[in-house]
Amino acid sequence: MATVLDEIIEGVREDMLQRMEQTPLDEMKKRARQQKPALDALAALCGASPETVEIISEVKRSSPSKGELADIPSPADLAASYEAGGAAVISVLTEQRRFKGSLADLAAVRERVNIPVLRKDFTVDEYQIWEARAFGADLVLLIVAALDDETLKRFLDLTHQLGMNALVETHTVEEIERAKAVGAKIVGVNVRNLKTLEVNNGHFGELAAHLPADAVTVAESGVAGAQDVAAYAAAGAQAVLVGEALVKSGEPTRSVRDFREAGAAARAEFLNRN
Ligand SMILES: O=C(O)c1ccccc1NCC(=O)[C@H](O)[C@H](O)COP(=O)(O)O
Repeated sequence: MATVLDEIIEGVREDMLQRMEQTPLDEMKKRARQQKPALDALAALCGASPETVEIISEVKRSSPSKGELADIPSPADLAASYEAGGAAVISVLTEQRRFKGSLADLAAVRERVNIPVLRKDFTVDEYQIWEARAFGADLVLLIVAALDDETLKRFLDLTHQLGMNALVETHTVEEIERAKAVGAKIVGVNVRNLKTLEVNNGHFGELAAHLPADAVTVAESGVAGAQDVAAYAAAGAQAVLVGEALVKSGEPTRSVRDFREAGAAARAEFLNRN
């Protein structure tokens, strides 16, 4: 039976084929090469000191699990308010059918902020990586569950060749091992199972010991408040990706600041213990 992830990917492929008709790969490559160099997302996520916990702050209008989340007339304004709160990276969902995102959102955010921007999408074709760069992304998402080993390695290499970084997303120990094998430098654990949509915040802590010591570790999803960021930091997360809680917060700048503070306090305790 097809999983939620399978269904999303089917739509992503259809939409991409339409865009490819309008802008063939060679033209997209040309546009990508005309962009300013990508910003260093790896450095941004490493933070100013080992004690910081960086917040990847997401522009997310809608989701398969929750439906409509927030009316976001200006993704650029929202991203600017995240940046003012100290966000390290802005994540922009560009998938249209389920998340109501777009490449126009990505370009608008890139124009406005001075920090790295993640194109958060379901990358299943090299074309999307060139496209991400052409629209100004500094970082792309590679979901291990959606890619075989050869493709994962090829996409990661292409991402690096284009001067970008990849957030390599895992959900199981086996996927973490696959991420390590291809040399991922930024490894996320999504506590949302993309096949069933079940969310279990404890999952990050269960998998943390398997994460590579030489990569930046990211806890993704499931944050409702600062206490969740603190719990991820206490389990070893160096960065936390937050969507829903930020788009629904009436005070996004303050929320990002609160999340960073809560994360830093817990990270200091984690570093003392380890
Ligand atoms: O958010 C969903 O319902 C979803 C469903 C299927 C595939 C991906 C999905 N979300 C993408 C993400 O990973 C999240 O947007 C991101 O980690 C932030 O999550 P949250 O803070 O829980 O909104």
